[in-house]
Amino acid sequence: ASVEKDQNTDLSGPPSDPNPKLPKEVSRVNRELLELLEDETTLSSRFPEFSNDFISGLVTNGRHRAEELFGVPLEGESYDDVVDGTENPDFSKSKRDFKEPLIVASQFPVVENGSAAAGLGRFGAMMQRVVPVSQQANVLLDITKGIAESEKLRGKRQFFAVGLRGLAVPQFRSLCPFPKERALVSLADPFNLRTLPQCAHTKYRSMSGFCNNIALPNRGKESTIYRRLLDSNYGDGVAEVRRSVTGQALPGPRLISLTVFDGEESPRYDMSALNAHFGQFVAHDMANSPSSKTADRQTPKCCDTTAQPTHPDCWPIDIPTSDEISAKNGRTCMEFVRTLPGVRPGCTLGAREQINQVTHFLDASTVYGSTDEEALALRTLDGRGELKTVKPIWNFPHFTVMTPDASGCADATGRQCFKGGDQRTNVQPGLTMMHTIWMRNHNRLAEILLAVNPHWNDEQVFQEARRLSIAQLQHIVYNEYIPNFLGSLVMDSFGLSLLKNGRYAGYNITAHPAITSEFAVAGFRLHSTIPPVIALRNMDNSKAGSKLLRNAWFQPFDLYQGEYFVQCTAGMAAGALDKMDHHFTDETRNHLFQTFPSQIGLDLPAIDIQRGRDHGLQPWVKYRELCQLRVPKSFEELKVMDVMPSIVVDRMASIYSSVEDVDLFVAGTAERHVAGGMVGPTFACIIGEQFFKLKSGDRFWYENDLPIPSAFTQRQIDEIRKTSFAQLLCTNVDALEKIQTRVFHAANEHDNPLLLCSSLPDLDFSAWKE
Ligand code: HEM
Ligand SMILES: [Ca+2]
Repeated sequence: ASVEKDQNTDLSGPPSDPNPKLPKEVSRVNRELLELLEDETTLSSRFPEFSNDFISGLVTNGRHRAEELFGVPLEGESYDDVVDGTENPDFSKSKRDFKEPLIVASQFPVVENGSAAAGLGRFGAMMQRVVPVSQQANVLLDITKGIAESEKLRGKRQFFAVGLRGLAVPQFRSLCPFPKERALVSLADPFNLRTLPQCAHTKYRSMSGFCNNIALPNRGKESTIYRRLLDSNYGDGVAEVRRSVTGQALPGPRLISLTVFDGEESPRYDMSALNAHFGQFVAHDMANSPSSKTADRQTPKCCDTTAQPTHPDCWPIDIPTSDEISAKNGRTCMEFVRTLPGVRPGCTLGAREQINQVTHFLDASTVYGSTDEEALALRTLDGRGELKTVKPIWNFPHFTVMTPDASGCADATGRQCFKGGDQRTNVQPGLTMMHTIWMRNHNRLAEILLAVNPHWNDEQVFQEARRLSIAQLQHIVYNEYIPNFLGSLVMDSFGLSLLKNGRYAGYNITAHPAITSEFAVAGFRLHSTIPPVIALRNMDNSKAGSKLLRNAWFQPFDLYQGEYFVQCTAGMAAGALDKMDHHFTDETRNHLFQTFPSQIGLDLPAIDIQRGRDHGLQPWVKYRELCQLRVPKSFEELKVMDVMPSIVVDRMASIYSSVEDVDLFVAGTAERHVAGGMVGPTFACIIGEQFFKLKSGDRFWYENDLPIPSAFTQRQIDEIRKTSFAQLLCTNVDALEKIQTRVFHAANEHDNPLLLCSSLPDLDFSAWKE
């Protein structure tokens, strides 16, 4: 398929708007500030129609349950205790034996080892540290449901769950892992030297993201909840699946995937496959939604209809009778488990929210992990400041791979999977390549920085190399990667373009850096762009083989061979990306995480749709409205608007009762692209908003101009600006001889020729001499 003419630039605002912001965002910020200042009210004063007895009954039940879960209330863990530069106490290691009675009491069936569903469970494996957070969340959800299900609320539940938000249950305050937000320093003058909290004096980010924001230190920390662009939409206003505007059930995700999406090929020969592999790596830096598990942290089996009771977070996906592929392979239901619920700051009541168990910031948490423990397990701690590696036998002295993961993932010859900073490191070899390259970049920088500063100790070398590598990652993402997807117009209108010189003065302590559910669960799931194969190339550009993804899930073992490593890098730079549209490769739509000898796997777009409902996303039209895009009233009008191919509209109309029901992921994926970009305007808006917050809300943003030690010197920033991904690949992939300058674009002789690696200059590290 040829590349379609890019059109449709009805994104709001002139490109040169000096202060680009979504209008609703402004009011949202104000509302958040108000919430900060507001005193806690009690349930009965906010909702006078409820009797005190009714409410105290619920609260007593909730407290009873909380006591069962948590034992005696926690002590000495008030907000003030945690702002002196240390991180939040680790609840999972506290003396109490946390148990979820409902889950512990029951024996649930679990998925078979080595099945596709087990692969998905592994992708969303649950860290021990989020267990107590989700238990607390479940108690609060029970109370919220109890109130919302009462007779008095019939008809206005949706409103109610929103109204409850911000209401704390005072009895639970001491249990809350994320206390109510109260600004610790003046928001108007945050960097006043007299009031700076201790953690603002450190030059380096914490591993968890804690205290990146010195006024509200839990913002962007791992294990906190996703932010929302719009309030949640659940069928019961609290946690159940969204319903059609007709009141009926929505069409099932697999039916939608089979009907609206198809398996036609649509490569983009002008863009490289590296966009997908690097993109996945970047996505995993910002989001990891843990899926719910059994008490012993196994993945529950949701398609077992004989099991009683079923796991409360089971949301299996229906297989329609029209599904020939599933029928042929004897599949009648697809496994799906909901994301673990999380708590709002202050553990207030309200509708279900979801946990992100990695740092929200773009901070290479994929390389270093999201807690001190994870980082320590990866470090050499031997004075070199490096990350652990293994050196397979190959004739290039610097050829290393990540340290093996002893968790049991290995091939028949005993070669093990790899241990990176993220639990998804081994999902597919292209991603494992990215992890390895960034691990090597850290070690290369550590070696150089130690040579420049021989007096540095292990901690200093490690932190300096980490800090510089993160800066390079940020630079590559904003300079080379997202502009391809958003186009220069959207880049500018969201204030995403980098400065050519000088420093960024836009740091905003009230900009909430957390990832939005809209971004993690729809807008940045660029799953339609995934090409079907991992292709290999030799240095003379001849093909060296390729592997379908269905044969490569969780099999990174080829990386132990040096030739594979360089061939795969060259292959990703030379191979085509897929177009973002309603065509999905069969590898993800029918064969996700398929294992031998099974002929079928999961359906990624179907899972994406179900995940959107799980997180309570609003339908697509609501985000069109938020983004000030034209909102269709009917499928007919949508067809006339011509913002997506009419065949997609026909297909949607054949299964959805109303255009107002269409899921964000479905229509967002199919929209025609913004000018100069590779995604439609709704996703561009969601992605643009997010990357703006990741920059303006990150105290450690590499271009920042702040009067604290975290800032780079001007000379260092100027050096970081010389980073390109081509150069980074050249310096970290032994035996890579040449590559195109703009690696995310296809090489061509006219304006993106293959260049010798030796012609790409490295940074001048003397700027780091102390
Ligand atoms: C071979 C390539 C890829 C595979 C196999 C893959 C697979 C998956 C799977 C299985 C999930 C979790 C689904 C769920 O349970 O909800 C997921 C989530 C996600 N993917 Fe991908 N993906 C790939 C590439 C990409 C790319 C190219 C991007 C974007 C540039 C991306 C962005 C995301 C995001 C943002 C999430 C959400 C993470 C979370 O909330 O935990 N993925 N992907
Ligand atoms: Ca991160």
